[in-house]
Amino acid sequence: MTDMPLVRLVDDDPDLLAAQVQSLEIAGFRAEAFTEPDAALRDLGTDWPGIVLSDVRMPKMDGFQLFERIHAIDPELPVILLTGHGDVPMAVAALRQGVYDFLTKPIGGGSLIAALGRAASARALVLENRNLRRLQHERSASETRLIGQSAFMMHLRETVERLGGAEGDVMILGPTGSGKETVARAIHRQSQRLARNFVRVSCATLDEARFDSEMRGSEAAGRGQRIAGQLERAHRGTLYLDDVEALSPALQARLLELIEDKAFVPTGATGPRPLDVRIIAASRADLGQCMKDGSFRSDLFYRLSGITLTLPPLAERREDIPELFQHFLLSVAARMDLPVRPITGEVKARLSAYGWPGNLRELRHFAEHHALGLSPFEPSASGAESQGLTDLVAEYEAELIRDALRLAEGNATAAMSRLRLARKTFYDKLTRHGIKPVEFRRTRT
Ligand SMILES: Nc1ncnc2c1ncn2[C@@H]1O[C@H](COP(=O)(O)OP(=O)(O)OP(=O)(O)O)[C@@H](O)[C@H]1O
Repeated sequence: MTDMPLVRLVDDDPDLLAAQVQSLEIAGFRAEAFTEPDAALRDLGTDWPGIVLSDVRMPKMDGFQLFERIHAIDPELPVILLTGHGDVPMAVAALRQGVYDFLTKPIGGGSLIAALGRAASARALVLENRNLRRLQHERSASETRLIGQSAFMMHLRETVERLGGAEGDVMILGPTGSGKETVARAIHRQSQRLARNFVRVSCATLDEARFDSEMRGSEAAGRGQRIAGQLERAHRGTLYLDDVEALSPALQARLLELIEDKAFVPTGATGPRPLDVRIIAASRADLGQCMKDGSFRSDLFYRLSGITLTLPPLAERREDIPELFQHFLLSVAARMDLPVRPITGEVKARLSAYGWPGNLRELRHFAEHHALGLSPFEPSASGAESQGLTDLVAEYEAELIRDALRLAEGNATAAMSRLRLARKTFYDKLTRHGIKPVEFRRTRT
């Protein structure tokens, strides 16, 4: 691999080509020369890392035709055209069609190099973004895979598929760590909305004073710009309301009002527009009981629960435990580049005997411990390996803190109460691991 930018040169004049190759190589480019435009198209593709510099006037295929062929392969591959005649209308038309730049001969070396440098940076950025999008897509696809062969999981997968094809709000009930968010993401991914945002709002961290601006958006002071609210971000996508049971009575009333009124939001220049948001709400509490004791409004419950899914505790579908454990083990080994440890008899016994009150999240943490060699059932977690143990523990601790901050969307108080840590201990650990809560502020989708 080299970091030198790649330029493919196309010109029917071999002498000129040879001179250009030489001057580009001196300027730090890798240059490939072609006298035949057809040959220059060979192996161009959406992941080709270079840019093309072509003469306009050539006998078999002119520079515009070559550009059109390249544009059909990858519209974001920069093509710069060179012509001997200063033809302004032609240049303008070419730029409108998507030619990256248009230079007139004779061109000074400095301006040519500058134009090629800009095009090469643009190409590198496009490829980097595509790569990031692909990685993100792969990651979210593996994170939303629903593992398990129990009768419950088979039925759940079918239901999720059906709900993906339908519209309508969904309520997911289940104990902590039972997979509510994973199921909500799976429904989103199976639906027509998958290309749009999945916006997660943690109701436990909603602040009464900021509820309206957070949900509906606000004007940025003095600049005439709007900051989009969560509802707008979820437009044509899915709004996931986590921990709805944690809403105060006042916020329950405000949320109901907001949902009833979600038909319109202001959008600056274009005026009000209809909002199209699918809501999936989740609760760890028994909302039936909460309605009875008056802590949850029944009108809000019925508004949110067009369809209700109830996820059982892991202990009620134990047959899924071995497969889930293996899935978590392989994922953490791949993510942290660790060898996959064998599953010992002790570990198997633990898997089948323990009650898993923290459900899938606790099982995942146990698998992560095991992958790092920290499981109490791991005979070799001492002695020769003890040198690396401190680092491994620190790494694992940092991972748990990041996890808690992600769930609390950067709210440090909520994260520390999730981890049951005192404020000072929590902040000491943040400093030690270089973790900044602000980086977890809004869940990426
Ligand atoms: N069916 C499944 N297959 C594979 N992994 C799963 C499945 N369900 C949940 N998980 C994993 O288990 C962990 C906990 O799941 P999730 O966060 O969806 O639970 P939750 O019910 O929303 O938790 P909480 O109530 O604490 O918000 C996550 O790491 C998730 O990726």
